[in-house]
Amino acid sequence: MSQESPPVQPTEQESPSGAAAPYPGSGEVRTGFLPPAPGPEPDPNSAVSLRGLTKVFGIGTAQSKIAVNRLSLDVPHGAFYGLVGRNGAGKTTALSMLTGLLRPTEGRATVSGIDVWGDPRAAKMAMGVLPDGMNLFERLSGRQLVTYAGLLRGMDRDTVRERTEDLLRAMDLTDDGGTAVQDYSAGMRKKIMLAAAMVHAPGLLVLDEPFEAVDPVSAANIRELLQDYAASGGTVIVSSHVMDLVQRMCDHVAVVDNGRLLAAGTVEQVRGDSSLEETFVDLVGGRTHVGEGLTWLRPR
Ligand SMILES: Nc1ncnc2c1ncn2[C@@H]1O[C@H](COP(=O)(O)OP(=O)(O)OP(=O)(O)O)[C@@H](O)[C@H]1O
Repeated sequence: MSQESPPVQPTEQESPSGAAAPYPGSGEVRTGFLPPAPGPEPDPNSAVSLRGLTKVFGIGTAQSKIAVNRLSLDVPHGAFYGLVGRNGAGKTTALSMLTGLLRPTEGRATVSGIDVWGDPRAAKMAMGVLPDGMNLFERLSGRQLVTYAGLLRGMDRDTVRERTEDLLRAMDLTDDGGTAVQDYSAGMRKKIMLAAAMVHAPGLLVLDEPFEAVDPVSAANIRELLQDYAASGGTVIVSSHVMDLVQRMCDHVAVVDNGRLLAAGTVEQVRGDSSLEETFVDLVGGRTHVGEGLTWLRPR
């Protein structure tokens, strides 16, 4: 926990367990499935353990924003975990704190018992990360980029060469392996970053919107690859807006809104008898029948 950060003030949304939170103005209590409140310390037996993870942007300014608010969550080893939430819910911010890219205002994150901010080097060796909108080394070719990622992790050249070709094939990028990354399409960039995240065979993959802009054939290949990885004991965390995809692909899901955890558990626990999409809309609310208001948009 950082020394200089001020405590985050509880708001009227806060409930002691975080389980059922009255929403300001609605007078309504929304309940989602939440596991029993975890202990104060991160769980060393979980693949990922978050305790009170909080990020406040612009502390002390008029624009101060609590992007992630006391997020506590345990991700078991071998889980394929979906993190879902509306635009601006705090997914990228939470994942950035978990992966050592953004320092938390408060709280802790551990990966297989390693404190991400206490021992960032060891934690980063244990995971592969697909960040959202990260700059790439644009002048490297796709093949060079994956090779660089492997060498950076201290792998020997022969293994890196072999795995790079395997990954290029899996991502359907073999023919474009020699092309500079700056000339890749959005989907190709996503795939080459995914390959770079996987080359050192980490025990945990943290992937922010991995399927965004990826074509359906490549997406199916990547999905299969990730499912095999999870079946063999690897842990995957993916953020996504696509509920149908999360329902089909993931075995666990966490729903966040306004930086808070609304529900978490197995997909079956969270969705109950409804689809995940229905559960999600029910939990986060906010459906606006906006079409009714935009009368000027209707063609005559
Ligand atoms: N660097 C920043 N400075 C100030 N506010 C920020 C910053 N980064 C994010 N935010 C704010 O924090 C909140 C959470 O943003 P975040 O990017 O984590 O959401 P998200 O769930 O990943 O959204 P999306 O699904 O649209 O990618 C938003 O209100 C956003 O405007």
